[in-house]
Amino acid sequence: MPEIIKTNLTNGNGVQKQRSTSFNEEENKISYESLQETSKYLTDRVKFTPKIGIICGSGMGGYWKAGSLADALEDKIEFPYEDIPHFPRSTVEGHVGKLVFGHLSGVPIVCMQGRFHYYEGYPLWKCAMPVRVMKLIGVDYLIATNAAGGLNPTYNIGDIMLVKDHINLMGFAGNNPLQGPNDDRFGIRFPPMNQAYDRQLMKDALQVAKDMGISDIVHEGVYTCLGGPNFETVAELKMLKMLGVDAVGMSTVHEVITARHCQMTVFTFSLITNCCVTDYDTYELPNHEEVMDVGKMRQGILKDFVKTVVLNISKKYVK
Ligand SMILES: O=P(O)(O)O[C@@H]1C[C@H](O)[C@@H](CO)O1
Ligand SMILES: Nc1nc2[nH]cnc2c(=O)[nH]1
Repeated sequence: MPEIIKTNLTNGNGVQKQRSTSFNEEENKISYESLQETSKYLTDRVKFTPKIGIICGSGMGGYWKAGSLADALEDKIEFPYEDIPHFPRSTVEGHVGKLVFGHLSGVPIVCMQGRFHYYEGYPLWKCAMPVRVMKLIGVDYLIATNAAGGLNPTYNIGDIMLVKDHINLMGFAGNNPLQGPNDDRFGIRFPPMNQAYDRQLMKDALQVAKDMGISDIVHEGVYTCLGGPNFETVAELKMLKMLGVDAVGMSTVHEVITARHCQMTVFTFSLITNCCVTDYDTYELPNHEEVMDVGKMRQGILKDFVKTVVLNISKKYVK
């Protein structure tokens, strides 16, 4: 039996939260059958089947407030993560910790208000396990959003970067959510990743941006995820820039890998919440408060953008 330890955690505001972690998380990997239990718990309580799942990035999960995306959700059914069997807990400020089912512009969706990060102490497979739960519920299209630092010098704070590709740096170091025995019921042992981000959904989203008159703030770029929780050094950022990275964050890549493993179609965007500092004479310090403030500032645009992308997917692709 793995040893269970109690960990005291802070949520970024100095608030203590307590979480139980298994000493050997890998041995404790959640089985297909356990995830079926999770999915059954949810489908027993929700009378519609969402085909589209959304993951809200830092500061973007404030979708529950007036004028927000969650505000636009109808027939909402909310599940705090602590009530869902086998689900991890959110410990980060700006990640509410609820799975919300509802209708967006009449389209049934499920939305994660709060995701799980490696730096919270969860292994990558656990950070990404809600994606598999979504798949078992019936979700075929994943919209993953995140907050990220802009490395591309043409990006400004508040811009939106449609993710056209990623560099799995943690994977380079041998850390991958698909590590361990493969369960063929989810997907194949060696999934390809060259079509990770659906080209057609990106083209459609660019058209949505054009129709909204926001093309000037929307880009296509390459995202990478680092383990965090610290932001990057100048030397690290210079290296990432040389590698061709346009925006850097602490999430999403493992979710996308897990989603593609189980044949979900993926659309992802980053909200650029800060411009990465790549010289030693700039004294600005990136911080989580700014990340959340920019999420709040862009809440209205993101709501309209996501609503239209969802409607488009539903009309054009969902069977
Ligand atoms: O959950 P995301 O990737 O949107 O959150 C980013 C990365 C860190 O969790 C946090 C840093 O402010 O924002
Ligand atoms: N790693 C990383 N994650 C972020 N999330 C928001 N901004 C940043 C950033 O500058 N670096």
